[in-house]
Amino acid sequence: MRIDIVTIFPEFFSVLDVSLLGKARQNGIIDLGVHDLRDFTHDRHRTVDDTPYGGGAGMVMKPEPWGEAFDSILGETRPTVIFPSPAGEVFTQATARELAEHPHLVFGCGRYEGIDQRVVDHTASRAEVRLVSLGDYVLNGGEVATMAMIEAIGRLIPGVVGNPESLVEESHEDGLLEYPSYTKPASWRGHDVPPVLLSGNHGAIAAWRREQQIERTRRVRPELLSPSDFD
Ligand SMILES: Nc1cc(-c2ccc3cc[nH]c3c2)n[nH]1
Repeated sequence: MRIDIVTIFPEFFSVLDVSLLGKARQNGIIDLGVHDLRDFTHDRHRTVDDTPYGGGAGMVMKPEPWGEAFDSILGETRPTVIFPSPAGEVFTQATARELAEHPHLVFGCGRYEGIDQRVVDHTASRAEVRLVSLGDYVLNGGEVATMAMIEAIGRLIPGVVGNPESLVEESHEDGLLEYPSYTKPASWRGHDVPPVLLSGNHGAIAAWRREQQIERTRRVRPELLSPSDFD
């Protein structure tokens, strides 16, 4: 997979040089390009924003630098361009699974009050454009959302996570929250590991874990439950 990021804070993504995603890049599983939007300006101050038409507080990101940045990235392919936005579809594990199948993702990180709408409209003529929200809260820009999405998507790409089995029993992977986990010691400060987990009875352990998932989901995120969860 190829991932490109356009941002005015390229240094924000230096963390992608380390950890699992850093290794995936070294192994050639993920090819990453981080682009400074200011490199596509031509004035002395490398200006990327201006006052909003119609008035109002704050500044809006100018369309010209974005157009030139995408000119240099989009090329002949038709990638998926993702603009993090509070007005977008909510990013879920299903979104991550879907986007992990796309060969080329481009993230456009807005700042200020956002990006001139014409950038979204024009880009839609040469790419699949998705506005994606990380959740119902307001960030100062798209970088944090982009980092979260890249991590959620990247870990689903074959070869990135060492043991693919560890991807299966996680919160949201099967639509439910994950069961509680325990490791040694069997007793710690008066708290004992549930005996079923020490029983060696794999059928009983699987049943207990499923019940824990359902109980935890019912308590914390009841809207995630469906009738089939009780089959
Ligand atoms: N889920 C979510 C996304 C955002 C977001 C995304 C881009 C920009 C650009 C300026 N402010 C922004 C906020 N806030 N919350």
